[in-house]
Amino acid sequence: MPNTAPEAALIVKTVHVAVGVLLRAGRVLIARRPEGVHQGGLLEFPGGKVEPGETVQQALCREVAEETGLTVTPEQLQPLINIRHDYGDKRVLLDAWIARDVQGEAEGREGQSIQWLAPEALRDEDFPAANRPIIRALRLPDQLAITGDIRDPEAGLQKLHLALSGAASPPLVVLRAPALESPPYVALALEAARVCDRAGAALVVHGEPGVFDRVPGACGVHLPWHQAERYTERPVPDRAWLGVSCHNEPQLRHAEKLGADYVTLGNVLPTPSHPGREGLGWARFGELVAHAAVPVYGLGGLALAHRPKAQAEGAQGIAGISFWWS
Ligand SMILES: Nc1nc2c([nH]c(=O)n2[C@@H]2O[C@H](COP(=O)(O)OP(=O)(O)OP(=O)(O)O)[C@@H](O)[C@H]2O)c(=O)[nH]1
Repeated sequence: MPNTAPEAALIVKTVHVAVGVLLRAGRVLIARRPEGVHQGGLLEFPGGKVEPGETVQQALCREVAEETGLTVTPEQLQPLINIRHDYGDKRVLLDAWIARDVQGEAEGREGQSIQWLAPEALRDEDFPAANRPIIRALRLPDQLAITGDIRDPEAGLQKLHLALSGAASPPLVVLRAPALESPPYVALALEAARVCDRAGAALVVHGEPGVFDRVPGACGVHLPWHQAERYTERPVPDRAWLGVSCHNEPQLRHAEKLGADYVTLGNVLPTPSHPGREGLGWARFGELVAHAAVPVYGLGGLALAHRPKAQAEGAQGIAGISFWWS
């Protein structure tokens, strides 16, 4: 007997969509959705609905072959990000996976135009709205380097210079110096941005959002949770990376609401910097990441060797101090 209860009409099924971020020589494969379909005319990553009985990886390999003629195997795929999005007329779960070093020539087998584009060339407004975090995930590195707590700016700058010339030199650096008042912090950050730039790295300032405007060389701002919780909307312009420190599920939801471009989540494992705090553990970390519509860096108790594990749990990568700052 059909369910005629009024609430039945309100249950909208979410469409599970397998999405492929296919990379070759640093470029990503992008197609244009045909006119007349959902979100038609916009750009997209190859992919499509997961059919009954298929795993998401199988669905993705099938869709990629149908749409582009490329062969991608489930073993090549690594989870990138899951995004739940309500378009009003349709709810989707974009289950995005990344494949690096894809071989072969791609062709638009369904008549769609396709091209390999540099991640920096992707503009949010050319894609369906749900794709924003995928584009962020594609541009962000897999390591986020956080400086130790800098108290003496002169010594801190020297240490930064040294750390950046080390083997584990990371591309994105968060300048953490909570003990400094605002004017000395800004002076330090102006100089640190130059040091990073010379080393081919980019600097994210740490603290309250207003610091970003005072450090023209910075590419973003990272909000500690006690700052993030004071805001109800994105406190910095779109051109800035916005990062938020999160420790649990409600904080993740808040960071998403702010339009964070990435979050750190932890501590994942026990860490000497927070004695007595147990850590989320990999299983809980993975659950939280699976429901986060924002790239997540695992933080706390992690070494460089944990990066593959964090990524296998769907994280963007790892963040931390000890792996690059000694
Ligand atoms: N393939 C793909 N779909 C996306 C992206 N972003 C996004 O919001 N979607 C949405 O995900 C849904 C999946 O769409 P699809 O039409 O490609 O799936 P499909 O090939 O199985 O479709 P069909 O069998 O109905 O023709 C659409 O509602 C689409 O708007 C994206 O980057 N790639």
